[in-house]
Amino acid sequence: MIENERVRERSGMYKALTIAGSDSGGGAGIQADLKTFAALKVYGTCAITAVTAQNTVGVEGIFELPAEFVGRQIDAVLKDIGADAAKTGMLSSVAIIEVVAAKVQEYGVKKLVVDPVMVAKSGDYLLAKEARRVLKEKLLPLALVITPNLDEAGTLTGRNIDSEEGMVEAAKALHDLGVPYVLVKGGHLSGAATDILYDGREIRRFTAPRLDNRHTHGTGCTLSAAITAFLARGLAVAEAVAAAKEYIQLAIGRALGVGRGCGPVHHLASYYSWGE
Ligand SMILES: Nc1ncnc2c1ncn2[C@@H]1O[C@H](COP(=O)(O)OP(=O)(O)O)[C@@H](O)[C@H]1O
Ligand SMILES: Cc1ncc(COP(=O)(O)OP(=O)(O)O)c(N)n1
Repeated sequence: MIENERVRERSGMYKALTIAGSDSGGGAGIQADLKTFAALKVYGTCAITAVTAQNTVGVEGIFELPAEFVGRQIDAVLKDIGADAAKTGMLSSVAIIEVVAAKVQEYGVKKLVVDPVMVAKSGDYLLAKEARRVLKEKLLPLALVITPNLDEAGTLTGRNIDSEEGMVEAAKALHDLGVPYVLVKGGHLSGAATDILYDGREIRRFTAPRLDNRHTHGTGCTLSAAITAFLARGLAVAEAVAAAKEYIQLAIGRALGVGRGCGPVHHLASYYSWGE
């Protein structure tokens, strides 16, 4: 990655870039990613793709940035600061996906986590329907890890996934597209919260007790940001997923109860309890 070794020698910091949308409610998107990077002691930078007017109840509006300007943000960050790892979240449109894919290739970003965000928990669309095919064809093959939830894995594979066996089948089908590591998240199944990682050889299960908590807004963004941070710190993929799973469990367990709807998790739970 660009000048990475030289930059680390100078600053001693691990760095991660998020390319995602802004959530005015602070629970998902860029805000979740930067809080997560900071909590995990990684210097975070960002390229904003779209600004949402959003809270814990839903998405009230989306203002998409020009694709060319998304590219300029990525240029500004990577030619100066660099990134040990990067992630994508809400990409919004075909044009933005194309710019992001081009920049990932131009700068040789190797540790790329793609969270194929399509629809918010509230049901609002965060990716144009016509962009799904482009995401699959142009960005997924550049990823080291992808982190679809059940619906996203279903859309990308044309299946209806409602069981762990279905998650395994989807993970294998997505690996066949050329993705080295596929993590299918099981947050929307009943029972334990089990995510499945497939690397082309073995299936690994990451399981945690399901927390009875409606405040799970931004869990997907937060998990993928934590994986990115641990990759930036040099962990191997399976270790990064295991560490990220512990992090999200704590963050959900200490969720803040902010707002009238589905509130954010506590990204800084390991540092302080709410109200202190
Ligand atoms: N109620 C819960 N208790 C414990 N873990 C959960 C819960 N809901 C989601 N998770 C975990 O949070 C992460 C995000 O999963 P998921 O909710 O499926 O993603 P998304 O937010 O993209 O829909 C996964 O590790 C999942 O297992
Ligand atoms: C700006 C923005 N990006 C992504 C999401 C979706 O986040 P996710 O972690 O999947 O959480 P939920 O929407 O499912 O709570 C978002 N809402 N906003």
